[in-house]
Amino acid sequence: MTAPILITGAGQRIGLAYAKACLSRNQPVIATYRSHRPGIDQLQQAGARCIQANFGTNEGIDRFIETLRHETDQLRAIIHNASDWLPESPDQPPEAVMSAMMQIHAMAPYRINLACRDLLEKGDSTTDIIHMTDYVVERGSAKHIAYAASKAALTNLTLSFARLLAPRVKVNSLAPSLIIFNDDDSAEYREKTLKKSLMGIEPGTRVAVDTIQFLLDNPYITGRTLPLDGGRHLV
Ligand SMILES: NC(=O)C1=CN([C@@H]2O[C@H](COP(=O)(O)OP(=O)(O)OC[C@H]3O[C@@H](n4cnc5c(N)ncnc54)[C@H](OP(=O)(O)O)[C@@H]3O)[C@@H](O)[C@H]2O)C=CC1
Ligand SMILES: Nc1nc2c(c(=O)[nH]1)N=C([C@H](O)[C@@H](O)CO)CN2
Repeated sequence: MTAPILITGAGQRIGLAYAKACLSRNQPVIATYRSHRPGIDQLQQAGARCIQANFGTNEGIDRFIETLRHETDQLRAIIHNASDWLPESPDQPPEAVMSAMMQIHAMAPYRINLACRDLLEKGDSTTDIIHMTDYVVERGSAKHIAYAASKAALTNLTLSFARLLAPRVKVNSLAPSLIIFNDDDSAEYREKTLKKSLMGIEPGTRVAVDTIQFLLDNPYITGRTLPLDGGRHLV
């Protein structure tokens, strides 16, 4: 029996795309979702086990861990994909934005990795943790300061967990820039954003799906961040 891959925030977009790719090749999936979106119905119909979880509080994280451990005693991989892209805003006190960003991007992966280490170490084969970070870790962001700092924290967790869990578990980050726009992104924002990379395209979720799978299939990469940014660093 193949151990399942845990994908957090799999109700839409990149997480949903990777979950569907796994299921299409009979790789079992445990998907978490905060809001019940149509993608969750699609995953359930395709055989995924879906767990509703809000990682916004430590109680929510711990409730999820308890549920997960009743669902499985082994994991092939954990893909920490769940994320909120919160900008600084006059409507939110800065401390609330920083707290929310650190909670979802650092505290949740930290607590889940520590609590699920034995599930990853159960089998005979090497297993994986993937942290979805962001290109902005390299450059910062004037409009998403707390978001960028929290993704930098997640990037450092990659280094520490790679040290802690080797050689049984590989731990890597994937640092995208634009992968897929949001439906409410304006034409002006889209045009401006496309100019920020050398490739100048919105690649879509496939590039993230393929890169995640590349990391899982590679036995010799750990403690690394793979950029997925269309050459944005050279613009
Ligand atoms: N899309 C892109 O172009 C880029 C993406 N990335 C990173 O790649 C990853 C995937 O991106 P994308 O698919 O756009 O992600 P989304 O913005 O679609 O977020 C994925 C899911 O995370 C869930 N989530 C948010 N907060 C919480 C929480 N507190 N508890 C549980 N779940 C939560 C959301 O649930 P709900 O449906 O309820 O909102 C959402 O469905 C993210 O880590 C992102 O930061 C990095 C750079 C570019
Ligand atoms: N959780 C999310 N994080 C990010 C998103 C997103 O939609 N959800 N989008 C981006 C942008 O595409 C950015 O990379 C380019 O403007 C960044 N992070």
